[in-house]
Amino acid sequence: MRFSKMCSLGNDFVIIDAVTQNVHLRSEFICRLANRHTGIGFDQLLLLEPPNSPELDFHYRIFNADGSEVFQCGNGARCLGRFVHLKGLTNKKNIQVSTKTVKMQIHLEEKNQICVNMGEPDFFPQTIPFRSKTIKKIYELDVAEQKLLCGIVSMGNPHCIIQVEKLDSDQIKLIGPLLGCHPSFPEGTNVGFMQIIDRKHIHLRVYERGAGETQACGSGACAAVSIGVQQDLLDEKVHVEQKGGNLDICWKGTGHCLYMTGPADHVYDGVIHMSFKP
Ligand SMILES: N[C@@H](CCC[C@H](N)C(=O)O)C(=O)O
Repeated sequence: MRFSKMCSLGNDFVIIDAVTQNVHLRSEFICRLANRHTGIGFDQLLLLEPPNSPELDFHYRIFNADGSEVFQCGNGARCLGRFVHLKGLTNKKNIQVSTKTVKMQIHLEEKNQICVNMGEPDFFPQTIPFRSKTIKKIYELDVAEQKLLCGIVSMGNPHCIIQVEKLDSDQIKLIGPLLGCHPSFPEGTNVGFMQIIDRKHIHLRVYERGAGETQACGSGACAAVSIGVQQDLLDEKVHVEQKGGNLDICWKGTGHCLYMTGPADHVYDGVIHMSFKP
């Protein structure tokens, strides 16, 4: 089975083409492949599939390093856009893709930049999913004997955003996993720690569901900016700095789609032998 290793701002992926290959992957197998010592190593595995409706070019499935299947991956969408071109699966510069929960338009720009229309952020508790009877801009959650103020949003996957004075590794290591499996989130959540530098510039670290802290998270950057705009802390165009590099996010507010722009890189191609038992 052929695969490509790709990365976007240090968030790394294995992409497998299930359009031209016959592929069946079990969750335990994905988890083993994700092992950085005895497998290939990646934060997410993306499975490219044929479109399930005529207006789309491709469908894709997303698996976290722990083998769990999820339904949004922003950095992955940009890598997917680069991948389908590299492999000659399309020559379109505007590519329409879907996951189980979202449709996205991927636009290949100049100089390795890729812009993705991520759709509109969704703050409704039921769609996130988040256990709350009312919709609020700020929720208070009890974690590690602290009351944390959080913004909560779905970008097709759940995100909980905490605004912090400074990014503190100890706090991220403690709060990330606890909030990630807080009982208010029946499907778990990604946890973003956002330091606002000014209205156009934030620093962000994300403790991802199913993968731990990553070098960068695309949907996390979109989520943080949408929460910042919703709370009138940020302007509509925001530069997001993460450990692995930078993204530009643009969201004009309710009724508008959110756009994410950044790079996507091909690292190498390989073959997984089906006898592989790590
Ligand atoms: N790194 C991704 C998000 C991947 C999925 C996430 N861990 C989840 O479980 O929802 C991105 O760039 O968006």
